[in-house]
Amino acid sequence: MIKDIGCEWVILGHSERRNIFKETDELIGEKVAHALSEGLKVIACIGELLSEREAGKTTEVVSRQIKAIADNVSDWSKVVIAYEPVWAIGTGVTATPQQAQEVHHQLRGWLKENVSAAIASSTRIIYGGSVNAKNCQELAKEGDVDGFLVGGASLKPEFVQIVNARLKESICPICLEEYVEPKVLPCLHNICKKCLKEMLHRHTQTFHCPICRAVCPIPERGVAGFPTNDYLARLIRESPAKKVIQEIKKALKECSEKLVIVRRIQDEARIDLERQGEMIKEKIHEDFENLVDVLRKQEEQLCSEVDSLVEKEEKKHPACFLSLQTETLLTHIEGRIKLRDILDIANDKEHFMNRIRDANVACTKLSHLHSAETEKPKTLFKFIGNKEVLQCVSGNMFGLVTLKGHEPSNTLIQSPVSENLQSLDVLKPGTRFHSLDIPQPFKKRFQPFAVAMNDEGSIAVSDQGNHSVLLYSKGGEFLARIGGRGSSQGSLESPTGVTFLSRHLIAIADGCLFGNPARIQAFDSSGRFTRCLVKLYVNSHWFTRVSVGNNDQLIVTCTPVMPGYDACIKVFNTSGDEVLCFGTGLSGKLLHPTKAVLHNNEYFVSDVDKKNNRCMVSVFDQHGKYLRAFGECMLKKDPNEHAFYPLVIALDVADFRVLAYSGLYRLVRCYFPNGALDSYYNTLGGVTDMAVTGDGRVFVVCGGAGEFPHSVQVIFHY
Ligand SMILES: O=C(CO)COP(=O)(O)O
Repeated sequence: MIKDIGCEWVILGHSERRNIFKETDELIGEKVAHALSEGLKVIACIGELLSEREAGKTTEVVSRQIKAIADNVSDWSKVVIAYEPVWAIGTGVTATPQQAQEVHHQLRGWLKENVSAAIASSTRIIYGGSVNAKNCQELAKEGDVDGFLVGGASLKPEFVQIVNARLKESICPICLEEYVEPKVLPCLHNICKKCLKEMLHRHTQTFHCPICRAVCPIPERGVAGFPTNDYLARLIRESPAKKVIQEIKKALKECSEKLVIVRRIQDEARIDLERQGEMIKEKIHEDFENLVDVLRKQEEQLCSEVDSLVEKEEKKHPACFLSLQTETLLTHIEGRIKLRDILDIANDKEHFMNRIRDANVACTKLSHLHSAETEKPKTLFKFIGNKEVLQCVSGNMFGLVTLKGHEPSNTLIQSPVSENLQSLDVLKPGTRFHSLDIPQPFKKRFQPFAVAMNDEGSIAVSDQGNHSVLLYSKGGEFLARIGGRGSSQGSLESPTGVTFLSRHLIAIADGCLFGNPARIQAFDSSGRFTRCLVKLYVNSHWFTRVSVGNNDQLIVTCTPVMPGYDACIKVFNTSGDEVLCFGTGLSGKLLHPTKAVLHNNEYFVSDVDKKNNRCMVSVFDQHGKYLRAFGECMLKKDPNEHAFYPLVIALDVADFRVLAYSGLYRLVRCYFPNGALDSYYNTLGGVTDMAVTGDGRVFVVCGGAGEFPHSVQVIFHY
């Protein structure tokens, strides 16, 4: 195997083999014989341990070792002896030149005595053991040190100096380069011809030897008059070290040439990689630009379709806004345009365009559905008794009401007035309804979903169209807009539920549009973001309405958005931990819960059973155990009727009543907590949330459909 890979020399008897692998003198002798018989040349190592040196046994040990080798050698031209004192190998400790010389001398003596004088003088005895650039010169000067076996230093650049150790005599003391035609001075020092010529240039008769300062006369023929040291010149020419150096230089040159090639290839590969990276980035950029264009165009188209739809229906039914179920419309459109699909979209614009077309078809279907649905409402206001109407606010119908048979004054509501309206004696022609003013920039897109009021009467309305919550004072004065579109902290993507916490904090639930998990954020009364209260880490549910429980706990209605999850009510503490989740058990399983409120440690949940066309209020205890249901009513009269009006509830804390709104009958029923009906009031259609002030005087209705779509109605003194 050694020969197969082109090796000519083997090192045998190295201290590690002797002392770690416990190879005996005999085994080493056998190995020497075998290597030589196979035509390999042998560097045979010998050397004593530190303990042996200290015990004065060096000569005895190395003599025994060399004998075991010599017994197996017939051709000494193929053997080199290496003296390697074990204590000096790889330790940094070197034998002094004298110590090395002493043992080398003894070994040469042993060979002379036991083999022959000729073999003793021709066999190279080399030294190994921490040879380096610093000690090589001195060691090389010793007469019996014929060379070195170098370990660690052979891996360093100083190796060249070790190789050159014997070459010192071949260096000109003036230019410090190898002699070129060395000239001998009368004092017997050598100087190369070139240097001598330069020196003589400055002198005429004599000059001083630059090494010993001896006065040297200048021959008549000048430099040519000094004899050339032919012996030294030949020594340099034929020096084996010089050959080694030349080989090393050649190998170094080849290496550096190869290195240049490798570097060039690496550079090219890097440039190519960077270029490819740039190209990919450009492509991504281009694709996204295109995609944004496509999305922009589709956004414009969808918006203008929605605008014209609204305008068309508005013309058809001037007073009674189109019952455009924006929530359903949004769900349809968003169901088709999911942001998480954006990469698919980028890859497959065709597919994306089809999805957009689907969304358009859905829009058209919805428009048909809504036009079929907008039959004239029979009742506008049908309040009983002496309940006082406080306010009525609508996007384009602020302020005034006109009654049948009376001429409008100022800007009037043109509505299909109920025959029963006269019974409401506070309503006079031209009665001004103080309104919650929807500020102009938000009017067009205003799309309320939920409403909340605090003890002081401040009103907060979640507005999905403007991605915000609008905040009003008790007197209806606009205070602040909270949020603004986005999924970063303090922004709102699709604000759904809203509720007031203690210390003037407002908690706003954000749905899970575009694949962002639902969250609830807190804002202060000036609309500044305070902190994130609740965050789902899995996009499992959409948070809809929220209310506040004991100790500022949040009661959140959760609609599943992922298969495998059920509708439920979750309760979170102020640290955002889920402390309760209920409504998923067999008994009292919630199907489409709309809102939950806590009263006297009981959770009241308005729920919709679409399959059986009914809605009801389900009651659970504080641990989420189902207790009872009440207030059951139909969802729609006719199963063919498309629209359904889910139930929503509110809590009148002052009077301990649960107020439940039924859209089908446009009724607000007031229940005792045990489920017994207290009283009821006719009101508007299309209510999606309501709230009662702390003092029980007013409740606010937030409509997305019905007689006054996209409006906030403060209806009556309760
Ligand atoms: O064992 C040696 C060479 O075989 C000597 O190694 P060092 O030169 O590293 O001491």
